Amino acid sequence: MTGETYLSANEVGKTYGDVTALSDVSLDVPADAVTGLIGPNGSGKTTLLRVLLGLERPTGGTVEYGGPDAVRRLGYLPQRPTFRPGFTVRETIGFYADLVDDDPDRLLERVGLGDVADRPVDGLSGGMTRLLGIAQALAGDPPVVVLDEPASGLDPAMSELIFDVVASIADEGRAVALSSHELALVERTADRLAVLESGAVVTVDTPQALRERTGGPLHETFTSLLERESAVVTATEVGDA
Ligand SMILES: Nc1ncnc2c1ncn2[C@@H]1O[C@H](COP(=O)(O)OP(=O)(O)OP(=O)(O)O)[C@@H](O)[C@H]1O
Repeated sequence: MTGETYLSANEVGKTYGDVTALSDVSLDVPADAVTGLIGPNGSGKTTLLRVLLGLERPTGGTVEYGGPDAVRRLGYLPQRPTFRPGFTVRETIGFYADLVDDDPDRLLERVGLGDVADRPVDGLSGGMTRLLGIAQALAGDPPVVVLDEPASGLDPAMSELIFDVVASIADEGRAVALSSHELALVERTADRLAVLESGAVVTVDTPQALRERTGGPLHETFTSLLERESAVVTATEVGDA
């Protein structure tokens, strides 16, 4: 980690009508590191990532880019990447590569999809679609890459592969921010973890420091957070019935 901050949220708030999605959130996203956002469903992870990307305007506070000049500053893998059917993998990535004068084959090789370049995108597995989404996020070599739940819905081996690719993206010097419920993989991959609850950042620290503070594997601590959240949902559903 070089410690240089490429992107920062400063006292950011975001409301949707009377729903407070984010409240007074400050977070740095440093270069050469993976910053992981974890927290229960609805705690504000996606909203924070979208505010950091400039896709959502915060209702308070600011977001600052402090990275190097680049054709494309920010790359983004959305939670459910979708590609227009009827095109091959190479044609699809070619579309995005052309926008920023990049080489489609370099992008496909980077994520290990070189061998399926001629397949139709609608025939890809969920994991391959995610890898294609990462290739798209890397087009133009952005200094910051943001990934929203990059491994959700994937089998354990594919999840591990995706997280290995994510780690290698940061090792190339980029600032990477991601959200995930794959706690064991996040714990292994992230250099820093921000824990969100009810739209606020509860704590930011290295996985090791959090482990020392909580006295056990992170996933046990955070699973109890997640379990509490699903208990609330279940109680609401029962109450509504
Ligand atoms: N466009 C929107 N309109 C209204 N409320 C929204 C909108 N987007 C998000 N919210 C609300 O903001 C809160 C935070 O949502 P967000 O999707 O950021 O959480 P999350 O931590 O990413 O959840 P998950 O883990 O389920 O993906 C939730 O209460 C959600 O219902």
